[in-house]
Amino acid sequence: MLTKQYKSYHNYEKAPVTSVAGEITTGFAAIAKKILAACEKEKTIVVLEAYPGVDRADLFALADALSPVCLIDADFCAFSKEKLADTWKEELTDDRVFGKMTTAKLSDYYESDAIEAARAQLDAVDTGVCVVAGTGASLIHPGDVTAYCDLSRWEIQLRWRAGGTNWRCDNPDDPQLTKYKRGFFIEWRLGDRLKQPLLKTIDFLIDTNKKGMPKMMNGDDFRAALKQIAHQPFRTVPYFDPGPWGGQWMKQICGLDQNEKNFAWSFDGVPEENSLLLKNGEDVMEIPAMNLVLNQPQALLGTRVYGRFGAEFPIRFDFLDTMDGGNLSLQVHPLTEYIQRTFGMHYTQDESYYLLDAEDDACVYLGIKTGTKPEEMIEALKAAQETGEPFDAERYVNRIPAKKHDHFLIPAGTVHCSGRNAMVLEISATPYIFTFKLYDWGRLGLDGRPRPIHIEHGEQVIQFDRTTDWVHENLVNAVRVLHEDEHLKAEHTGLHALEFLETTRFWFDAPFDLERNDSVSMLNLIEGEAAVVSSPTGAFEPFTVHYAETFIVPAGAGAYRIAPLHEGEHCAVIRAEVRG
Ligand SMILES: O=P(O)(O)OC[C@H]1O[C@](O)(CO)[C@@H](O)[C@@H]1O
Repeated sequence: MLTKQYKSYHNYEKAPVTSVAGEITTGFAAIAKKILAACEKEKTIVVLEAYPGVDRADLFALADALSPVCLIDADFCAFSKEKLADTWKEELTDDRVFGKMTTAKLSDYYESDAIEAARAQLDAVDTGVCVVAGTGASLIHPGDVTAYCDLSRWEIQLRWRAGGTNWRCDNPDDPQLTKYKRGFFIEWRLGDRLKQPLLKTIDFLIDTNKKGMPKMMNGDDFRAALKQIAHQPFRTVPYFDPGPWGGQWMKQICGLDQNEKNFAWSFDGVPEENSLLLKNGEDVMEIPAMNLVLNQPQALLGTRVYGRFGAEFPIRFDFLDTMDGGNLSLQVHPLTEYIQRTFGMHYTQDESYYLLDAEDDACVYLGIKTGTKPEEMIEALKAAQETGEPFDAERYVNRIPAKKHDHFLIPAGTVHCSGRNAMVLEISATPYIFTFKLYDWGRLGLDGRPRPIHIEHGEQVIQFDRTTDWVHENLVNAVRVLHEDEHLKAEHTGLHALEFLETTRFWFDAPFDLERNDSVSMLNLIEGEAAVVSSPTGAFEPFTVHYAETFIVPAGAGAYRIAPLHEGEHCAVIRAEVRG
């Protein structure tokens, strides 16, 4: 059977880079040489701090390249694997997906006598280079020279899939969900909390995303690069992943591996998970985009948004591709109170679906059908779960036809899912794993197991008063025209008043200017081949975006102008900001 061809410009950039001034050094030997050149004292302590998940072979190859007179493995000062597993029981829970967000810091999990012993070992050395390496190295000593060995979250996930383990854990065969839970609720939080102050002072930042091929930039250049990015438009590096309901659209439009059966998700605009590529000449290094959030929160987010969320990026753009695929699970997200009380999250997973493309039969399931009896629907869901018999979704949930450029708003508590044959640009609050699946259409996950269903959570948050008329009036194309002239139409498309994001769609065939609202802007070119984002005051270099690419304009970039790349081309962008 021939796969349908979708209209494509073949210009989606899968590996967007940002040019920066800092020199990039590649390979263990060259990196060691640079670090050693910074060791000015007769006795120098080099700290190689490592994000949880950095490959230990890489880390110690680097430590060895420094020919240390004394080498301390920081991981040995941490709690034993057994003690950690026991200590984290409450955060890890027995659930397949959900843990509880830790409020701890990494130093809570180190043995003070082991740290004292390590310090005594360092004190005993009179001359030469001593290296303290590993996660928590900077807890043992602040370092005369400090390098931070970093790793992106996507690479960590790929390593887990290939049999890698969590930090201080022997779990190569654990399901990916189990590894992810420990990463998401504990390791990444501890890692980021330790990293944030270090980013201000480290002498070097080392990218360890490619095993055996570390790359390094010196600390001042690295901080200058982050500052630069916080004042200009940029893109994060998207990643794409297959799924049980995945489709064929991204494969063509984003130029992905044609041999993959499907692609379901793409995170293109989730700084918490995506990376940045820094380029200097021919050299490129990868860093977690979270570094930018941690180091430049105010310039990136704006004072108002930073004041409200802290160093967290609250907006998420991602793709859900069901073109020639299947329905997403019928699902609901927790209300704010529920996510705070149950999972320790600050704010909840409010969502919206913007239809980038759709087949004639596309639909979105949204809200409860008027007249539904809550107990009856929950009983039917539970029965489907227990017996494997189908759940009659259309009896209880509104099935609403969906077409290109429709925008469906999904405040938490609203039962929903995209049906098949839709290409969704999800414009949502950042939390992304708090999905209570109610029904998964009787199919299995890619691992051959049924995916986790959480009716017992779902039934506590479903808003049964979001019925048919209310949904149509409030959640489907709630579009308000803000401005219209010959070359520009600006429309407010959402989100619902219960959600903290504001979305505006701009149709244009000539340049137009956007004022700022002290909020970071996240945008996507939803129509047209390409557009150019520029600064009316020349504050940054013009930046070209292509069809379907998500891009970020930091608050620090100031006012910006968007123009079609090809004069007169009919284009559109959708912009999300935090409501003022
Ligand atoms: O649970 P499914 O069927 O995979 O649905 C798609 C997923 O994508 C999200 O919209 C974003 O990650 C979640 O809400 C949801 O889990």
